[in-house]
Amino acid sequence: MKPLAIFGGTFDPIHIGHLSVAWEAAELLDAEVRLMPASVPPHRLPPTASAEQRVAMLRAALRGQSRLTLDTRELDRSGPSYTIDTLHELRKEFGDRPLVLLLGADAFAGLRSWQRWRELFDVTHIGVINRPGVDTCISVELERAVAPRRTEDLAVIRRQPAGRMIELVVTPLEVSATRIRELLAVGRDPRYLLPAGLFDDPALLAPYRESFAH
Ligand SMILES: Nc1ncnc2c1ncn2[C@@H]1O[C@H](COP(=O)(O)OP(=O)(O)OP(=O)(O)O)[C@@H](O)[C@H]1O
Ligand SMILES: O=C(O)c1ccc[n+]([C@@H]2O[C@H](COP(=O)([O-])O)[C@@H](O)[C@H]2O)c1
Repeated sequence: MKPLAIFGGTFDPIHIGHLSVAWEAAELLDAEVRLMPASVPPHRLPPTASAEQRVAMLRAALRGQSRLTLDTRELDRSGPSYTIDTLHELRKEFGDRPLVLLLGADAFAGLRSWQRWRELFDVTHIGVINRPGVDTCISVELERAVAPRRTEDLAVIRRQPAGRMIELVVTPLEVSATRIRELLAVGRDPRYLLPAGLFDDPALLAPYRESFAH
């Protein structure tokens, strides 16, 4: 069955790294990929842009194609956006359809600090995407926990609803939202690190430029 892949993030702001890896993951898995902005991302400082501003940027970025879609369900919940709660909700909605949680290798490396992380495999597969320029070392404990779940076979992901881990090898792009925020904050214009749609309306990038203006 065609999997549904979920790519959660803060998206503060969405950048070409997110879009490119999500697109390649969609092709590799032959899946619909939903970008899912966290309302209150766990384990990090509050984002610079509000949830509404981040969603407006996502909408502008995704315009003109249909393979990558937007899912705003985490914005309807209060409190931290724990992924396990979201996945349980999706599992109820999608029955036995394979679900794949897409994580950059840096996010995967931190998995053991997530809320009820072991339970994730009850409801989803995990697709780990390579990412250059960040710490992607995984602990012995995490490797031990995921080793029996590893597969390189995409057919296994399509056959089972959940429970496996697959590494998805995509074109490496050393782009981060942190770097983009830094550039915008000092008045630079990182035009080709951001999707073109973000430049259509000057209000979209205003939250990051404000520190420059004051
Ligand atoms: N260039 C990239 N290549 C692969 N994965 C990425 C890339 N950028 C972000 N990701 C992944 O996208 C997901 C959401 O990331 P997030 O929105 O925090 O972006 P970020 O660029 O890491 O932001 P920040 O610099 O603010 O931490 C995470 O799983 C992260 O690992
Ligand atoms: O559920 C958790 O405990 C948890 C802890 C850290 C991160 N996450 C999710 O991981 C995704 C990427 O997070 P981030 O901080 O790299 O943007 C995003 O969807 C977060 O909600 C989830």
